[in-house]
Amino acid sequence: MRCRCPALKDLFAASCPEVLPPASVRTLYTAQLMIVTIDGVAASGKSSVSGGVARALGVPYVSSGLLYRAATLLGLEAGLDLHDAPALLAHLQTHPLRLEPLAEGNRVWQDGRELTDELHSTRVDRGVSVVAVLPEVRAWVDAQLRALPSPFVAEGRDMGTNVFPRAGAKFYLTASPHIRAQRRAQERPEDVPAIEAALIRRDELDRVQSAPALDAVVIDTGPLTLDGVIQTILAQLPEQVTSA
Ligand SMILES: Nc1ncnc2c1ncn2[C@@H]1O[C@H](COP(=O)(O)OP(=O)(O)OP(=O)(O)O)[C@@H](O)[C@H]1O
Ligand SMILES: Nc1ccn([C@H]2C[C@H](O)[C@@H](COP(=O)(O)O)O2)c(=O)n1
Repeated sequence: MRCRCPALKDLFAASCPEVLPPASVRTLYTAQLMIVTIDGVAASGKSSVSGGVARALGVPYVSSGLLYRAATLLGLEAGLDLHDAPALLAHLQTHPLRLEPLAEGNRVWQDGRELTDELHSTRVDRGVSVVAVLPEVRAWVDAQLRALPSPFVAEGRDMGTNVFPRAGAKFYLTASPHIRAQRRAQERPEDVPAIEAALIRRDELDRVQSAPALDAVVIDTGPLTLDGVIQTILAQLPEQVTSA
């Protein structure tokens, strides 16, 4: 197909000037342009910030980590070896999970049972990094995320790099392990040193899939309030996202 529309020509500058991609690929590209990705290290504020940005935009946010956590919980409950990808996948096929992406908080369901409140327990925290490195489980999560209708804000580790590489805006949140542990200690029974040690361990385990996209804006949330981070992101969103 010849490229006649200047706006589309700009949009596909990488694959134009002569030929536009087929319609189905074009639809996928434009759908991704209405997605904002917010990645970052553990407890850097991804879900709180994504929720705030999503509410300001009037769209849902999608917490990809919850799907890894739910897969882990089901594996633990079934007594499976968390390294055993075929067994985990088979279990997920027979016990399908549903992510409900709402601006006020994501929920995860397995049939009629809500799993959400059980997904941030210490045992799931300990097991999830094992499950999240399994390529088969990653492919399963990615397929669920890519099936969701945009616009939305997607948070996780590889939203901007792997799952939605053509997202309209990408951000990556960081903060020192100590600051993240102090924040987490407000909501967990463990003390700051124990949480900090666990966060450092998880940073290391998640390191490979948690690199920022080359075109992501990296924000050190250490000196910022939650609202400060949200406003920093909102101020940098391009028009195609804010008018979606
Ligand atoms: N800029 C900030 N200032 C103060 N507290 C914050 C800030 N950002 C996040 N928090 C608090 O830090 C804690 C962790 O935030 P949140 O759960 O959103 O992080 P996360 O990156 O989604 O975590 P996880 O990786 O475990 O899913 C929460 O208590 C949240 O309210
Ligand atoms: N896109 C993602 C999202 C999450 N993970 C991993 C990283 C953690 O080990 C785990 C839970 O994530 P959290 O709830 O802490 O954000 O899932 C990932 O690898 N890729």
